[in-house]
Order: sequence, then C-alpha cells, then structure tokens
Amino acid sequence: MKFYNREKEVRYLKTYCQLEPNSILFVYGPKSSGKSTVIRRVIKELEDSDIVFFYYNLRKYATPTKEEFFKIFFERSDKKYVPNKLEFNLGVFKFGVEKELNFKEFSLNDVFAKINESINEVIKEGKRPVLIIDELQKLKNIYFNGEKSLLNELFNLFVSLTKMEHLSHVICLTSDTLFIEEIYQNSTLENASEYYLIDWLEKEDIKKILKEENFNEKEIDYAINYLSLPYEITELINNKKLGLTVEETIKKWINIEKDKLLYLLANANVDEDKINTILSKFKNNVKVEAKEIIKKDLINEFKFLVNNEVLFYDIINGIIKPTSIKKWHAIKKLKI
Ligand SMILES: Nc1ncnc2c1ncn2[C@@H]1O[C@H](COP(=O)(O)OP(=O)(O)OP(=O)(O)O)[C@@H](O)[C@H]1O
Repeated sequence: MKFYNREKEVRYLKTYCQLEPNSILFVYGPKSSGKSTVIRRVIKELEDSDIVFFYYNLRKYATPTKEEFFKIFFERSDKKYVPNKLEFNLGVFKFGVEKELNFKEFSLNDVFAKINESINEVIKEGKRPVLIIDELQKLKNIYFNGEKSLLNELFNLFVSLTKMEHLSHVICLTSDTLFIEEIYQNSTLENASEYYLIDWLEKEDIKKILKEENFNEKEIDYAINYLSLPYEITELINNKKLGLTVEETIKKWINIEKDKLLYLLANANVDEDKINTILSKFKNNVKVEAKEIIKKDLINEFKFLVNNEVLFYDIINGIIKPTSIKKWHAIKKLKI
C-alpha cells in the first residue's frame, strides 16, 4: 500500500511525541482524511526510539460494553505492559494486569491504578510512554455504578498524566466532529487540550502525486477539481489500470454520492426546507463560516448532516464544509 504525502503531519506528530507531555492532543479531520494512517506511520517511524506506544484502535470494535473495554485495554500477564497482539505489525503495547485479576470486580479506581502502574513501569525502565486511542468517542456510553461516565473520568486521568505530571502523552483521534465540539466545551479539558487537524490533501500535493503516478497534464487538470482525500487517488489509479478514464471514474463517483444523498434525505425525518437552506449555502462556496449555519432553527438538520458525514464541522477554525470535494459536487447537483 503506497503512502502519499502527509510529510508535514507526520513531522508534526513525531516531534509532538518527543516533546514533554503537557496537554491532551485531539487529532480530528473529515471522514477518511487519513488520521489513522498518519498516526500509524508516526508509530512506525518511531519504532527504534525509546517511546513505548500504548495503542488502541477502537474502530475494530462495535461500541464496547464495560466488560469489553477491560478486555480491549488490559491483558492478564506477569508484565506491566505487553505487546498488543491485535496490532502485530506495529510493535505497540497494551496495559498488563495480574493474571488472577477478575474483571467483574474491576472498579474505576482499579482502571486508573493499573494504567498508572503501566505508565510508571515504562518510565522506570528509562523509556517514554505515549497513549494513543483511535475513535475514542466509542467509549462514550460506558458508565460505572450506573452514573460515572468512563470517558469523563478518563479525561481527568489524562489531564493528570499530561498537564499535571508530564508523564505520558495522550493522543486521541476522532472523525466525529460533534464529539470534538462536546470536548471543546468540556471544562475539565479547558487549557489542558490541543487540537490538530488532518484535513484534505493540498491541491499542489495532489498534482505532484498524480504526476509521479504518470497522469498526463489534461488528466491532472481535470482531476484536481474533484480530489481531496488520499484513498480517492488510489482508486483513480486502480480504475485507470482497469481501463476507466479519469473523467469516467469521477463522473461515476459524483453520481454515486448524489444518489446516496438523495436516498439519505428521502428516508430521513428532517425538515426538507431547512436541509435545503443549509445545503444551498454551498452552491458557490466549498467552505462556510459556522455562524451562518449554526443557528437555533437549523441545529437539528445541521447535526443530521454532520452525523451522516455529509458535512464536516471544524469547530476549532469555525468552518463547515462537505466531507470531501466530490461530496461538494454532489451537493451542487441536487435541485435546491
Ligand atoms: N497518506 C495516505 N496515502 C495513501 N493512502 C491513504 C493515506 N491516508 C489514508 N489513506 C487511505 O485512505 C483510507 C482512509 O484512511 P484512514 O482510515 O487513515 O482515515 P481516517 O481519517 O482515520 O478515517 P475515519 O474518518 O474513518 O476515522 C484508507 O483506505 C487508507 O489506506
């Protein structure tokens, strides 16, 4: 699998991992912008360093229950941290707990204690721990004793590990931008968190990649108006090998996106006029200022479009845009 571009992002995150931990980092971006791919690259490029990555990819699971959370995050072992076998080609770790431990009796305090023990063991060995959780929002609905939210309590632990004790980096990835919005408003995280956007690829970078992949000027000039995500480039290359022209591939994409949108809207219990009001703002602009859409009377329809990955809300920069440029073209084709 080829890895395109993203030097700036990889460099930023590699440097970040080597600085003294001082805040929680939330890596966010439009659906499929390549957040996980970039972080995996960072881990790979730092595999010979003194960093021990505790890495959990929650995308591999349906929304976990409390018991599943224990099994995902902890492994019974004599060691305080053990290789995460699910990620065999990455050389990452998970937290170790005593072999005889009974997860049924595991409390929130035990969770904190065990994570702390593992982190401190890494430090005692003269290495540096970095905790990475991909799709963190999947832990949102886990409660202890019926009331304490695991995620909120974990945020307290993360603030303590980073901002207060400077023991370990905590990096959380998510493509759920409404979740980022919730986090942004969370008082525990105020002045204790940072945000890093992995956005669409830059036009100039896409041009360079297409050139390297032997696309001609005419193909590049056409494609550049429609591409924004790395996997689209891979698909374009594969389709070319399969005999489809650039134009055919892109026309097919936009038709599919348009049909998906029509189907979504036809089946949804939302106010059609309000949806049209929101989508019509993208007729001439790919980006719209958040304040133009986030209004009391449009909020339900706005959330619907974000939850269904039609729109991406970048709360940090106050901007709303379609999740990809091809989605933008599909929106423009709707009769609104
Ligand atoms: N730099 C890249 N070079 C080549 N392919 C890439 C690159 N980045 C991402 N991809 C491909 O794009 C697809 C989506 O990438 P990835 O899963 O990393 O995105 P994501 O932003 O983490 O997704 P999600 O929004 O679902 O969390 C994958 O098939 C991946 O292999």
